Amino acid sequence: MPSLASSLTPSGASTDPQALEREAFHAALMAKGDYYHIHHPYQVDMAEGRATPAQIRGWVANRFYYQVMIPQKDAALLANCPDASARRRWIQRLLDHDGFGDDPGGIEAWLALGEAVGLTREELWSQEHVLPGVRFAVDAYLNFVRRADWREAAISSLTELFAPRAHQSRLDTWPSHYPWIDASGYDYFRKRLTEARRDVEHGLTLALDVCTTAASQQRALEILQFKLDVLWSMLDAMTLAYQLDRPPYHTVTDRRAYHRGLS
Ligand SMILES: O=C(O)c1cc(C(=O)O)c2c(n1)C(=O)C(=O)c1cc(C(=O)O)[nH]c1-2
Repeated sequence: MPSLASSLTPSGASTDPQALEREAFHAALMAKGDYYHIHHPYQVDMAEGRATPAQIRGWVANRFYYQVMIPQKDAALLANCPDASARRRWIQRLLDHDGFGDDPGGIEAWLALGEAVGLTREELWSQEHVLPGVRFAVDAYLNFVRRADWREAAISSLTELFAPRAHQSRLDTWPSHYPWIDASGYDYFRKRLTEARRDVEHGLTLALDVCTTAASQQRALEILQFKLDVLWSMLDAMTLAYQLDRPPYHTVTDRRAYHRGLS
């Protein structure tokens, strides 16, 4: 499969009769929502009130690894992006997560969510709960973005097309299912509702503008599937550990023997 860069026409205008029209390509991207992690049984159980406190805590602690890697991923994209106007827009994502001025940022909001579900900040920062499968999936995302053409990297963020639904569902269902969670923890999900919508507008326009050949459109759909696989695989690892009681090495030890990341 050729890379996106090699299948782009210089002007972005297509002369490829096999290419989908802009609306049809948009629809093909949206159809990938069928594979979004909101449909994973672990998320379904959380949304329908069947998750135990340990399962919620496991999810929050493991997702923290994704949260802290997102700004590094966006910094990698910026480092590979020669287009100043695109960088000006993209840099907002870093500020959203790391904070800027009076806004303490998304990582801080996720730490508050951690405390609201009964985890300590130290526990989250230590990454002691981060399962190897989650770490490998998130690292695969970061490593893809480090090496990819920046437009391909931007396309890999397009799972965010479907994220507002996930955040809204948590805001709608968690307070009644899990009254033990402190309501102050929900700010992250509220914050992302607007940020994600703004981000995907940019990412989606870019994808529709640059993918005007059949090859580049196919490549974009594969990149989006790769990212869906990242999210789904994270939940598979959590399912084994927290639902099926089979964390890594469970046959040989009760300890968390797995590595905490090699620096
Ligand atoms: O909770 C979720 O379901 C969810 C999913 C995703 C996603 O689809 O990758 C992101 C987020 N949340 C999120 O909060 C976030 O900041 C974010 C950034 C990105 C990205 O790929 O750049 N995805 C996501």
